[in-house]
Amino acid sequence: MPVRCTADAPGPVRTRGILAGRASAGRGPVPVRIRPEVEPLSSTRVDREAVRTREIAAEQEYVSKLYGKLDLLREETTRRLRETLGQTGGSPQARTERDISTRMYTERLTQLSAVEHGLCFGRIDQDDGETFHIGRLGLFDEDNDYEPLLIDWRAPAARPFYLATAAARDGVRLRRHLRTSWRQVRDFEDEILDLDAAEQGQDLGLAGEATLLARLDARRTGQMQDIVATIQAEQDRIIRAGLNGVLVVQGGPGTGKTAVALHRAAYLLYTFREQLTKRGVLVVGPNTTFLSYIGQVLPSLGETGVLLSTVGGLYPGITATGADSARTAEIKGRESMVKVLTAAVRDRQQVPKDHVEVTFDHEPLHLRKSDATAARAKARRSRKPHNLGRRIFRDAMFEALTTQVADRLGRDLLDRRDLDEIRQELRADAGVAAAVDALWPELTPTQVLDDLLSDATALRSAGRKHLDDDERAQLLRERGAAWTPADVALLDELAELLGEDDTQAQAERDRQQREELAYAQGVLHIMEQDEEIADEERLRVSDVLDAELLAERQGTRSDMTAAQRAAEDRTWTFGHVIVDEAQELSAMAWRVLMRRCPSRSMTLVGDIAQTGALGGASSWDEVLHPYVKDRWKLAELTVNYRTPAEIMDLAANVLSELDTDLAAPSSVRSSGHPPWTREVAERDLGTELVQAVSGELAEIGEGRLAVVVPPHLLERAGERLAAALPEQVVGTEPDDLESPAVVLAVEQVKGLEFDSVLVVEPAAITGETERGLNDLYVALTRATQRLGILHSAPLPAALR
Ligand SMILES: Nc1ncnc2c1ncn2[C@@H]1O[C@H](COP(=O)(O)OP(=O)(O)OP(=O)(O)O)[C@@H](O)[C@H]1O
Repeated sequence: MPVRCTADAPGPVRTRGILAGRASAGRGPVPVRIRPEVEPLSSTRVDREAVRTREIAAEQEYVSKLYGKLDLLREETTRRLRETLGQTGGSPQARTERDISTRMYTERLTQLSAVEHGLCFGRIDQDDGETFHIGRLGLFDEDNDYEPLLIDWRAPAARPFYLATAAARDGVRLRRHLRTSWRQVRDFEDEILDLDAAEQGQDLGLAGEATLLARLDARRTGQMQDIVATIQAEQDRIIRAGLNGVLVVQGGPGTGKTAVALHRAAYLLYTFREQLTKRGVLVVGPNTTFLSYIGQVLPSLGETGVLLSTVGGLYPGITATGADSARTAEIKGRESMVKVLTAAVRDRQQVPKDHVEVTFDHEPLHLRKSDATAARAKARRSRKPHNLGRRIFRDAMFEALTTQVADRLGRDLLDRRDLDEIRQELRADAGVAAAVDALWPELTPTQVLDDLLSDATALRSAGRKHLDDDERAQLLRERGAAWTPADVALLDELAELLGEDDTQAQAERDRQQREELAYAQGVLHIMEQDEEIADEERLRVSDVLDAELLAERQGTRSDMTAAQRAAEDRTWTFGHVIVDEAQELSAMAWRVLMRRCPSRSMTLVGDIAQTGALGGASSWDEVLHPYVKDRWKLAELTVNYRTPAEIMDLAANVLSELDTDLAAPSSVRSSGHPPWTREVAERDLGTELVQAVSGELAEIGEGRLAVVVPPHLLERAGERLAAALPEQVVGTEPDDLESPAVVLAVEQVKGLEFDSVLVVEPAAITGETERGLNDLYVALTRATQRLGILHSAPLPAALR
């Protein structure tokens, strides 16, 4: 008879057998999980308690040893870093070595600090008697032939911890989950995969889902936590999928897409460190609220070299503080905007009606229509971006003007040197240069876009083929208005269309790079010679560092990671790009991301059923075909770890109204709290809302509540609640996620979760845009425990 060894199995939570059910669903068998049972107090039970206490003590001893090792490593690394920083002067070679060491020790210290909490969380016992502990990083026993003390969760040896099942044990006899608090082992639970052993009376088997359920049922804090200790098999397969190509992860609400995406970033950086450290990894989220919600996950896994950004944050120097209406954002996000922008740029390449007169050398000179037309055609034929084509236009114009001056002076009397001189003088003449430049000016993206969006005539001209009157009216705004996220994709496109005439800067960069490379090769050569003399066996510098990498590090002595450098460089291309809530991106946003990832090494996670943006995706194929045709892989997540069954049943009605073919993910647990609905008179909505919020806050204690309202009620509801319940710290800004209650519009709750969610006026949410039902589906699926619906207007059919 198996015993229950968990002290704190979750109370009201009931598993729905989903985990076990997956075996029959054909997704691979799962281990037999031995359920907790209530037993009469007997001598057997007392014995088992004693066994349990002994096991905890043994684990504590081991875990303490690991922390001891961690402390030693920290001390050692700190000492080395201090020594390195204390050194000054020396040869260029010594300085290079110092820079490399400083960077290495700093990164190592960050990693060692990040793993303090939950250092070791699991163990696997193999058939051959070997036992491995699994944790947040790898630790080895140097005094014992580098025997592993702790296996990094990302290492191949840790895989069975996540994947082994009773039917496919992979040599694993038992899997143990450790529950720790700081450095203390509080409890453990075992899954016996070797059923023969279990039947023979091995009595340390536990309810396998308890650790997972305890995690899922915990109160939310406003910050996403890592799931490293409880990654499920279907998630593990995605996390460890290969680096190359486009992988789409489709999954309903709460299936762990965000969690998987972030753990995949950590896994890829661990496994392909050299490749990805150079180019960096970009994680794209839908808005800054979401980014701050997930911001702690990667640092807690010891990874700091990832750039987290929205698409709107990818243009250095621009902060998108403005907001567009859903319809304006949709228009700005259309692929056809490329043509509008191209036309806007072409509109800036002008020819005079007849001619422009300037004075040169006290004589009138004509910039003629025919010359300008020929120069423009030549520049356009080159297909160079506007600012690079400008050189061709200018050359052609100055050539025509030189001829004009030469004709006036008498061409036959002039030789080549005279012509060169005239050309130089023309170029140096400010008046002439200004007149030529006015026809084909040097432009910046912000200038072109601001001019275009604030000028009805410019919009009419550029948009004549692609925008109707109403659409142009939607785009028109004040000159100098704040940039919006949708504008950023337009600016990025314009940067491509305009190009940057950086010929001189590039030549200087190339020269520096050549010098650095030559120098780095020299340094490596000297280091190698020293090492050969010192120790034949030791790992050589050149084994871990090639001249190119060394040169790159040389060039960035300021200790910047690839992510930091990437944030400052619009043209940076990443080693891997991960996009969360990928269904929301517009065609223009995809163009930005594809430019940042020419290798197409990408992970895109999202849910087509949750698409709220009018310009968002309705199928993955439609998004990806233009870039990779059908060369992309699809992985699906099917289990909902967030939303309890009671709430998901309700949300499923909305989903089936959206698309009868879409299946809601199966909830892994139920909470025992059926969702409630309350109809109130419109005039009482405010008072009832205050009451409902107080009631819910009392229910969830330390947890978090979100009040999700239609955009037009956002301000009013926020003010009302903040005034009525000041002591509850009702946040009204997305950045207030950590306050007990926060009032948000649907767009802002995308990707987030709360213990309790109160949806106000769902009919107004569904009526807001064409994607209103998708929005309602998102709002309903944010709760981990409780859901309430408050309304004065009749409920949408799906909720009745
Ligand atoms: N294996 C796991 N162990 C513990 N918690 C998990 C696991 N998988 C998912 N979760 C938890 O489930 C919740 C939902 O996960 P996540 O936010 O990643 O889902 P999602 O698919 O991105 O949802 P949505 O599409 O609704 O934004 C989170 O609290 C996450 O930590």
